[in-house]
Amino acid sequence: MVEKLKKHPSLSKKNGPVVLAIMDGVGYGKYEEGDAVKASKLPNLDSLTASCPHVAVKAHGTAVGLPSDGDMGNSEVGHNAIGCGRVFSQGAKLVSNSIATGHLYQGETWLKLTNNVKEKDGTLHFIGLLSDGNVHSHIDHLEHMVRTAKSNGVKTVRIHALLDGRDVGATSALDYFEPFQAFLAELSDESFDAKIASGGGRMVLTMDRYDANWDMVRKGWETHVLGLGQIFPSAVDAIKMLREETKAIDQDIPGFVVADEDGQPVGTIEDGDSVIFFNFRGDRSLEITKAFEEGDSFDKFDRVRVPDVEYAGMMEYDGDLHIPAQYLVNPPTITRTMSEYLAFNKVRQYAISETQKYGHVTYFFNGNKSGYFDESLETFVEVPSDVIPFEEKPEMKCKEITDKVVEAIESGDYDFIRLNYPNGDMVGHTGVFEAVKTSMEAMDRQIARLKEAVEKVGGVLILTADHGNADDMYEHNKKSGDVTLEDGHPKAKTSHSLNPVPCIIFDPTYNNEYKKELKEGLGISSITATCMNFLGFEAPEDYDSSILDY
Ligand SMILES: O=C(O)[C@@H](CO)OP(=O)(O)O
Ligand SMILES: [Mn+2]
Ligand SMILES: [Mn+2]
Repeated sequence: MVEKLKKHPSLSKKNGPVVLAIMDGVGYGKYEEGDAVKASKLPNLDSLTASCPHVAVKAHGTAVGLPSDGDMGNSEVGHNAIGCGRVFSQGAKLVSNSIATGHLYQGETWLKLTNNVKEKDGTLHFIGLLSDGNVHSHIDHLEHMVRTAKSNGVKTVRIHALLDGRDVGATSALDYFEPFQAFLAELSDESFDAKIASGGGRMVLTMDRYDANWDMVRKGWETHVLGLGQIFPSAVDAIKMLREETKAIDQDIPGFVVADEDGQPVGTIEDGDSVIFFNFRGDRSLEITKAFEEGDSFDKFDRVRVPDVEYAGMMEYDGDLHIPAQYLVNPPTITRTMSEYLAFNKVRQYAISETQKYGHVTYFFNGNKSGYFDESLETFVEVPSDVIPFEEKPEMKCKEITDKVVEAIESGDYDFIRLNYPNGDMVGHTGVFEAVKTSMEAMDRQIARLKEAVEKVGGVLILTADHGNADDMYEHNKKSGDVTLEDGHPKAKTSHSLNPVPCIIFDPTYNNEYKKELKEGLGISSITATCMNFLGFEAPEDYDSSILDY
């Protein structure tokens, strides 16, 4: 339960709204080479930085609830932290703990799913992202579950493995698939049979999010469940041949089905089977989960047949809608978020992004809950994203988002406006350096419009990010710091970075209410208290310190 917020002793609410702009994937680079933020012409961001209080804030590792400081940040943990003002142990850590303590295997869901296949002589399927990226999943979790399934008496296991290349090296799939395939072969014997049955790139099938492109989920269903698609003798063969054929990087490798000598798929999903979707992060798990769980009302694509299976997710993916019905590990209990406090205190809120990041400023921001706290006070706006490779239109929808934000600022209807610019991140993930520059420059032009609108009404603009990405576009040797070369060119890096991110405060009616020097050494969870202060409130006592020194 939330309570009434105390009035701030020295800051009072301004005439205009507090506008929080999250520049997704825009950090302060560590290396000059490959820093597409630095390489871009960003006159507006530069002039704000030169004239306004600003500080670097941490956005990775333990500062956002990840297991170690070697873990890069991501949108889920970043928006959770900014939305709730505190740091919780996140999915990656909770699943590892649950496996280490054995809780996962003692829970009702694991027992039900494994007993189901034992009783019905069915197959236990695992679907998910095969890497150690630790953003959506971790290969160690899968390996441990497969081993345990064997020791629990499960006879047949099939893996439907998606190639990552977005949270790990862009073309690193075989580093995971080869040893994993060997591990399954070694574990298999007269009483146990485990194989990879299907797969494909994570941006091609199964892992769509926010209803952006259900066709990806249809492809996933056809590949994993129905066993339809191009067939190969093994997943490793499929990856090698499809790479040759398409020249695609891992995340874009087409779907494939593994078949036996007779051309029969080795692992379609049938009545009496059990299915575990082993990703712990929810955004890209919700759609495929709905395809498995929903009855006849499902209308996103023709499933052809819906096997009667026991289905479970690694975690509960949506805490409002309670999806999935069965899951293996309890999610972090993120309560008393800023939105809940603000709604309770009658603060009018507006949240906007384009489809690809829409759930980031609503669902992730509100602790993985998709609903409103008080619909009469909250407005959520989604600008439809294009369904094309983002390097083809790197400006994405930053202009359209800004059009709406400017309208919202000028309307006087909102006290707190939050938005996400996807550019640095979505284009950053493509690895195309020049496109990232175009993308950053397009976003910079919109920042000028935000600034102007905020100035006109006497509001405050806080510019920050959830984690880095565009600031680190080349692979570097971890020890020497040298750029990694491939065919004589820098090897593109497609994943997030470990870098800190900016927090810039544009406060055109500043009147010495706080020191111009912002507090150093804090993380993005401190943005929350900062926003509350600008709204005239003291943050709740257990929220992380504000960046303002007053
Ligand atoms: O695209 C995604 O799913 C992740 C990377 O795995 O990026 P972000 O956390 O920025 O959403
Ligand atoms: Mn992000
Ligand atoms: Mn990203």
